[in-house]
Amino acid sequence: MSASRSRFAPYKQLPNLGLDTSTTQIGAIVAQGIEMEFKSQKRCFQVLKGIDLSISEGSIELLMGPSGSGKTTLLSILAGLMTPTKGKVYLLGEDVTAMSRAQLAKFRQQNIGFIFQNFNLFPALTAIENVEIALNIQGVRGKVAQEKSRVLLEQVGLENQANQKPGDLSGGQKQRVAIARALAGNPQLIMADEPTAALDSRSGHAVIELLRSLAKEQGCTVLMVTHDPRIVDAADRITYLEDGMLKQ
Ligand SMILES: Nc1ncnc2c1ncn2[C@@H]1O[C@H](COP(=O)(O)OP(=O)(O)OP(=O)(O)O)[C@@H](O)[C@H]1O
Repeated sequence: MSASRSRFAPYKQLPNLGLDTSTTQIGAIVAQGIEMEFKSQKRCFQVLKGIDLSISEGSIELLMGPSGSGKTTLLSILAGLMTPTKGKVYLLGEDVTAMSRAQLAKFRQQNIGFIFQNFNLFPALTAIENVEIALNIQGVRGKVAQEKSRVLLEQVGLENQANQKPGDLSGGQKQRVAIARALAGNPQLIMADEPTAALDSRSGHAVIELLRSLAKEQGCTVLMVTHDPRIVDAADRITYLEDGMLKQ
């Protein structure tokens, strides 16, 4: 873990975790008693059935399990994109389940980088413009945004592809642009949903190595939903979800 990036909020906001804060590293991502129900007209479907989880700062954690076990739902809750029916989520020491929508949006923007299976790039924009737009949303504009985008593309090994559009890039390169964009806000947390699913073995490994170096060199905490057995070795820990519960 890189000490330089650590800027956890004071732990005073974590009153009931039952952990000894003097001796225990409290996670960058902590879930307490998470339950999630989806209601339709006729029935109520409980997708998550009491999840307790703590993920250490600077670690790379995989969330695996059968299709329909609730992985994406849990990731969405841990990323503050969805409110659980019950339970608490603490990110970087802050109770995000107690935040208003506006506070949550600001927190996500300042602290979380998202990466998706299908890259979610703007096809009409070049690689560098795709990164710049994320900086613009952060309030960084003009030459400063351009220069920062260039540095971010360099960081993911795409300095020579800056002016190419997504249609001219390979799957692995597109995912690297998406990672550069996710890094635009200098996030401490990276949440990824199946980031290697659309990639061949070589590109998949390269993307995972990149995420691993971000975790190890910059102290980012990376949480990744995946079915991909090829990336298991890169993880610090694998959490298995089955039928809405963690499998020990
Ligand atoms: N908004 C929703 N409304 C109703 N049911 C939902 C909703 N979102 C997810 N579900 C249901 O919750 C269950 C878990 O879905 P989820 O996408 O979290 O599983 P998953 O483990 O990520 O699956 P996969 O590996 O196939 O992506 C599924 O049965 C799904 O149909």
